[in-house]
Amino acid sequence: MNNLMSGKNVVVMGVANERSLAWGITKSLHAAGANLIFTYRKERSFQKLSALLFEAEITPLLVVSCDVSDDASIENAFLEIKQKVGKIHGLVHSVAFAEKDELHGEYVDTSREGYLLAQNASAYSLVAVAREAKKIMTDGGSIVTQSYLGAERVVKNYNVMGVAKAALEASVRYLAEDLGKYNIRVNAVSSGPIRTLSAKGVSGFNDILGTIAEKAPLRRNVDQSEVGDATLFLLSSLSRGITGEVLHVDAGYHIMG
Ligand SMILES: CCCCCCc1ccc(Oc2ccc(Oc3cccc(O)n3)cc2)c(O)c1
Repeated sequence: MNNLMSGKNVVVMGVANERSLAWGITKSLHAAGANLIFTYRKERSFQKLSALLFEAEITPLLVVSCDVSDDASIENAFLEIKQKVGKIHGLVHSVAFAEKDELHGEYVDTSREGYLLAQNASAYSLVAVAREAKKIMTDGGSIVTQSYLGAERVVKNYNVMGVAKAALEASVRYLAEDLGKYNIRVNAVSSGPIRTLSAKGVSGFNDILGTIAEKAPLRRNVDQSEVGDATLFLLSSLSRGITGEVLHVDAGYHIMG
């Protein structure tokens, strides 16, 4: 598998620290021989990413700033990628945001501002990024985003992010339809709960890990490496017949009532 992604340029958005899903994905892609481009929003994330890459002896093709809530920022980032790398074959969208105070209590109390912010950062961002990525995916390619079961079913406290992820998963299907004619595939990985910096923003996160370990068919939780390998699969030619799909990497938990 160490040459599955040889010669492939892949953009990874959303490495915040060593616990990030995007960092697990990075390690899987690197092991498969991919050339990596990273985007980051916060300076802190850039510092963490730089340290992680040095420690893992991964030399990136490029590291660029990109705020996925800002169209100009996305356009500038992909212009720089086009100028310095040329074409890309894969894109990992692993970014989302909602106000912490909208991630507990009752969904009925969600503010209009909080709802739009979650949609903007977590769902529309894929549409804007896919539009720019398409322009430099001239050999075709694969786009993978990250979702969670709360998009499909009510998960207490996930609230406004659940509705944003529902929009994200529907966007995966509509983007798959639009981009298929350019041989660009669009899919999502829906992972079980994993302890990341973002997970700290969702009330009740700690309680749910225990439930998964008890009830999931595999009787355990999943980790970043399993999300990394499933995302690598969806980015690689091994999934060339798959698009518009949501692949659950959750120890089977989603099949349980
Ligand atoms: C009770 C639900 C437990 C399972 C939640 C699994 C999960 C964990 C993290 C997820 O990603 C985010 C990303 C941003 C986000 O918004 C945040 C995160 C930290 C602080 C803050 O102000 N907002 C919340 C969750 C996500 O979409 C899903």
